[in-house]
Amino acid sequence: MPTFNPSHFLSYCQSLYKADSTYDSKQVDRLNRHRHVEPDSAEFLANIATITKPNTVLEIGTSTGFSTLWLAYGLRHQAQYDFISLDIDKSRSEAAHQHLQNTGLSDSVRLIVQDAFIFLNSNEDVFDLVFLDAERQFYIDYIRGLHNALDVGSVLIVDNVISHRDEVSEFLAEFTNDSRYICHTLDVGAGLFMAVRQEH
Ligand SMILES: C[S@@+](CC[C@H](N)C(=O)[O-])C[C@H]1O[C@@H](n2cnc3c(N)ncnc32)[C@H](O)[C@@H]1O
Repeated sequence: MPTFNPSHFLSYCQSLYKADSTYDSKQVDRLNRHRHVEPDSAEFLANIATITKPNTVLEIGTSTGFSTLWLAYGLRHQAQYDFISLDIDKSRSEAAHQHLQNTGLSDSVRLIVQDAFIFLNSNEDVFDLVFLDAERQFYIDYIRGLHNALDVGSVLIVDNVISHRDEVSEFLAEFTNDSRYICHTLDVGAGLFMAVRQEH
């Protein structure tokens, strides 16, 4: 397995994004696309991970691992952490594993193939950083599980909140109208929502 090398990582991610964007452009069915976060958002996630030094990280929606790679990149100087990335699709999770291996980051992440709803409803852990990037129509079902997975200082980031504002407005209101959180929408990539838990 290759060891991590920053310049190899950066060129690998560039090539992966390009190849998967070309693949996506040929898919008629949206669900067959890999739908990576925008490169700007990926870098932002890495920066948040580096700044906040989370001990526990949950990503919902691995796809083939573009955002996973960048979260792992942002975490790489930390001695200890637990990073779980979930996807319902086994073949995508396997592709993500390959990309993590190719960049020397496969030990940084636990890839789990599971429905996010099932995971969240049986989860008893608190995560310092949660990144949500799956099927927006189901986000509303995740609310209880997400509140339980967050505590004071935890950060929730959600992608596509400007590009698909109408699809996530009801879900986001559950956080913006909850006085335990301070929330912002950031004009980064397709729009990132950030909720920081301030009260138990
Ligand atoms: C937009 S893509 C994620 C892109 C990824 N974050 C990236 O930047 O590379 C959404 C992913 O969510 C996964 N997904 C959809 N519904 C899910 C569910 N109920 N539980 C877990 N994963 C799910 C899909 O299989 C898909 O790979």
